[in-house]
Amino acid sequence: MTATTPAQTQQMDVSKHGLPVTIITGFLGSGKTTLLNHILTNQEGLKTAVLVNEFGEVGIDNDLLITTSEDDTMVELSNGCICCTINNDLMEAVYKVLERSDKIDYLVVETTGLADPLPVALTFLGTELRDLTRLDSIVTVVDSENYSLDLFNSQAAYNQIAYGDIILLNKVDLVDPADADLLEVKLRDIKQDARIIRTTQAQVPLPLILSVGLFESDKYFNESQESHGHDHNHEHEHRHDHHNHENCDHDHGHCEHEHEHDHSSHLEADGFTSISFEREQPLAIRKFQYFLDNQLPASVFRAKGILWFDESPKRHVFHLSGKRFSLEDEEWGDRAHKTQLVLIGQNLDQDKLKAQIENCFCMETAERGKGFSD
Ligand SMILES: Nc1nc2c(ncn2[C@@H]2O[C@H](COP(=O)(O)OP(=O)(O)OP(=O)(O)O)[C@@H](O)[C@H]2O)c(=O)[nH]1
Repeated sequence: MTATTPAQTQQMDVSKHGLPVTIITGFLGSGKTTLLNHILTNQEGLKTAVLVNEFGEVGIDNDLLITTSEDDTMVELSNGCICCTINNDLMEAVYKVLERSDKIDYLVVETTGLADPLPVALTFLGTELRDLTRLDSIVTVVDSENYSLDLFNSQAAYNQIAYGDIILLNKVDLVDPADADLLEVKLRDIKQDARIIRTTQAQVPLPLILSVGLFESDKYFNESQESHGHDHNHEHEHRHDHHNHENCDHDHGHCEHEHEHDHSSHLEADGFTSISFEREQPLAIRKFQYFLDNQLPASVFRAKGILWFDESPKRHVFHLSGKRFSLEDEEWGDRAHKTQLVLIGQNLDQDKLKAQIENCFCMETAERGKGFSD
């Protein structure tokens, strides 16, 4: 940047203090959006900007986030592939936040459940953002019921723990305290000095996780240089400043263009793919139920959706994490009726799953919205 614009003057004001940043990471369905909603509803006067990166083509988190006061919250979404694009997309999104005419007090970044937090942290540490922001901490949300590194077999899942300054052992309502104790021991094996806090619905007193100054950038940088070969060249290697997304194959949430860095820690190597649907068409409830009960393979680890059932007048928010699913209903209000669904899993038979879900859609009938009873 050569010339100084009014926006940059504003940006420099922020830079004096460095905008505090918390990164929320954690595996698929662990409770990151739940935590974000908790932060947004309890932030008490702080102007918090939120950046969300999603895996899958259909962005659903946007609809799942509570925005309490329009003026106080800024939510930016990006669903580029995380391994190569986050750096650039994220940087641009952070600059947008910094350039806002009204001052933002805090920035929270939610990574996708499949992201290795390292490149996200390095975006703040290894670029010019280093002078404009202050990485406060990395908060890792863990699903106590579903957590299993063996099951995930994912380097990203491991790194989420390894780089977590604070680990929220979430969903403790679903496990015995003794199992939570065992899990805590396993987590300490990976990250000895993490601050581990047990939560239900990510309800944690905010002073325990925000503005805690737990992030030690020197230690982090040294560790990352040694164990990942991501050294000072990282910024250079990951910059795709004029990256053209039209050339990307986002089918699997992943860019196909060439770049040099090591992919072994990223999602493609972990075999995760996603399937997304967005339709202005309803689902037939019984067909969808049949799909859930009889067809959905265990390899689908996570699903979420806003579902429109032909038989129901309500808008249904659907979540599946591991084997557990929930369906909550709410009013459509003035929102257009549509069905959005994302399934994420390892080594999915995409064609088969797509056909099975396809089969659940129906035409709107005269029975529309009459309820589920016969
Ligand atoms: N029983 C129980 N359910 C929870 C708890 N925290 C979150 N959930 C539910 O778990 C599901 C996933 O929560 P999210 O907050 O969307 O998880 P996430 O980490 O943002 O998910 P991704 O962005 O897809 O990775 C939702 O149905 C939540 O309501 C908890 O402490 N206990």
